Amino acid sequence: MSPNWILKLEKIVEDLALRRLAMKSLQTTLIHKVNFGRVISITLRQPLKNQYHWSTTMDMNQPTVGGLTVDVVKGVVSQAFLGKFTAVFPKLFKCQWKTYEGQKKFYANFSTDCNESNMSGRKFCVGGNWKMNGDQKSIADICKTLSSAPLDPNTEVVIGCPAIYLMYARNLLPCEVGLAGQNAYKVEKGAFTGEISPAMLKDIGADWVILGHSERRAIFKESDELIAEKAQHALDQGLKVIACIGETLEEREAGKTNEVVARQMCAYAQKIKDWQNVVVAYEPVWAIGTGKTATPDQAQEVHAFLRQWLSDNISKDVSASLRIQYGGSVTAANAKELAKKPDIDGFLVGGASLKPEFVEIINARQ
Ligand SMILES: O=C[C@H](O)COP(=O)(O)O
Repeated sequence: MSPNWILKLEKIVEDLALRRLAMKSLQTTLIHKVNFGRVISITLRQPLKNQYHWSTTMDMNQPTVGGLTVDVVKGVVSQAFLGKFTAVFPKLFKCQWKTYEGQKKFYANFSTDCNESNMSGRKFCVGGNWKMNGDQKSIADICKTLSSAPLDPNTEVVIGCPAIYLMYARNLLPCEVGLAGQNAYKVEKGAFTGEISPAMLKDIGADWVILGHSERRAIFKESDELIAEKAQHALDQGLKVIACIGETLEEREAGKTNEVVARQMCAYAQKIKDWQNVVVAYEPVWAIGTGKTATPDQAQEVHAFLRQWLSDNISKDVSASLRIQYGGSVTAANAKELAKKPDIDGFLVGGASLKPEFVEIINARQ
């Protein structure tokens, strides 16, 4: 039998589900059971307007929710319906489940430090780049998986969706998951048939854009300079940028890996004035879609080089705070080992982001 307070919360969630029928702008309630506890996630969403989300892991043995009583939760939920929802529950706490052998007991430690698992202070960031894949049905399936799975609150998740499905995906993804365009041009509007602009991405609810992907460089012949111009314009327009770099197999075999990534970084650095909203994705081209992942040591070596390059050429602060993702055949099977490396701050995932295993990749630091 569930404790009384859980029943109360279930009632709130049930109410939300009922009201949702009447108030179509508010979406989504869900409850999941996880291994040893219970994650309750309540999402109140007004698509494309203000989005509010609250979720936490709850200790079955405690009458509070991460230090917040059921009444507080209730209060916030009811305020939301009055249109007075001003409090966004911050991800202030993190729950660590520990098992003590023989006692069969689990303890929840709540912390105000979101990045406890990452001594660098850089929040782990996992991007799913769907590339030119998906249709309404398969996108709905992936979004359902992401909505119903317990995602590590200490990991920032961004989905790079084909442009035509961006709005569709925005309305189906959990609102704490960011949304990225896979490309955007370097000006706001004009006679550029077939292009989309950062302003358009922002307008439909995307907050990120992936730029400089090796497929855009190789197939669409985008130069370092054009990519950097696009990056600065996207930043000027208020988007966050995943700035891709990486060497080809030929370049690696010629011992030119560092030279190539430094050249690509230099081009970005000539345009980008503020790196705060930039994540760099190091993606060795030979590892993309090939099943040949860089070993954790190979990846770490380049990430450490990039960190040093940032320190020497931008600033120590940017070097310490900028997140560098690894991309190239990341799967649930190799993500945990890669994630242990000190300069790997996340992943940019292609193929595996279309599969349920993406959840395990997101949770690789757990
Ligand atoms: O943007 C993602 C990368 O191109 C990696 O793709 P992949 O995981 O299919 O190798």
